[in-house]
Amino acid sequence: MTTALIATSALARSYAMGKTSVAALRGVDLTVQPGEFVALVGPSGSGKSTLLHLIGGLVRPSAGEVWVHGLELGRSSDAELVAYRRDTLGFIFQSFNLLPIKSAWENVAVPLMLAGVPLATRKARALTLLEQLGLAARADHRPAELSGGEQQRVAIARSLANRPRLLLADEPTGNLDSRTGKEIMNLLQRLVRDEGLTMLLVTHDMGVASFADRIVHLRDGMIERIEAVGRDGG
Ligand SMILES: Nc1ncnc2c1ncn2[C@@H]1O[C@H](COP(=O)(O)OP(=O)(O)OP(=O)(O)O)[C@@H](O)[C@H]1O
Repeated sequence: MTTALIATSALARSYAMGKTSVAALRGVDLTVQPGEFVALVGPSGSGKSTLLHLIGGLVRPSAGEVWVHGLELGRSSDAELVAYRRDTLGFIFQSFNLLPIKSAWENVAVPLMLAGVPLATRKARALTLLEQLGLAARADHRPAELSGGEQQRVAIARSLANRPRLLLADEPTGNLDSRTGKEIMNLLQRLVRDEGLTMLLVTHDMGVASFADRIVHLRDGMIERIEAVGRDGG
């Protein structure tokens, strides 16, 4: 048996709302193996983003445990969580979140800058990643000079800069037309397969979810069912 990369146990999270509290997640047991591509789907408010944020070390559990890469995030210090996010994770967002005044390669190099990598090394790594994603000719362009699909590819290159084990994606195709969204999903699927990455992706779109190996259906803060898609799916 391989060691799971992610293992949650009775994982719960509530939010205080005045005098009451909202249970966003109500006891989730989920295991993800290295190299898996897992999609989280479910109705609005079912807890998808909360689960992604718990696994991303951005939100702390109210109860239960969340283990990623040997670290129990609920018991980790703030400094350990900062190091965990920097060294283990890559984040991809719906709105790309690129810095508008920086060029494509500078955006890709941001995580390396935060990790203290020298300029020449981070520029070389950024250019290699942009080339892998078919954007070599766009390295000096600013985000506003790029199409939506190109901007998301720059954001994907940025998410890969620190050689993460786990990619966390929140509606990565939500701002793209369906054809460009499909191209981005093909790219992410290829990255997981070829680079041995693990990916957890939140979406409300079953077409997007079908690129995953497994689809976790959430409802009312709990797992309703888990669907195996298989490697030929999508
Ligand atoms: N910071 C917060 N403060 C208060 N309530 C919150 C907070 N974040 C989430 N919630 C509540 O927790 C529940 C789950 O929210 P979550 O964002 O995880 O759902 P989701 O499935 O990602 O929804 P969507 O598809 O609409 O993004 C919802 O009822 C939401 O209103």
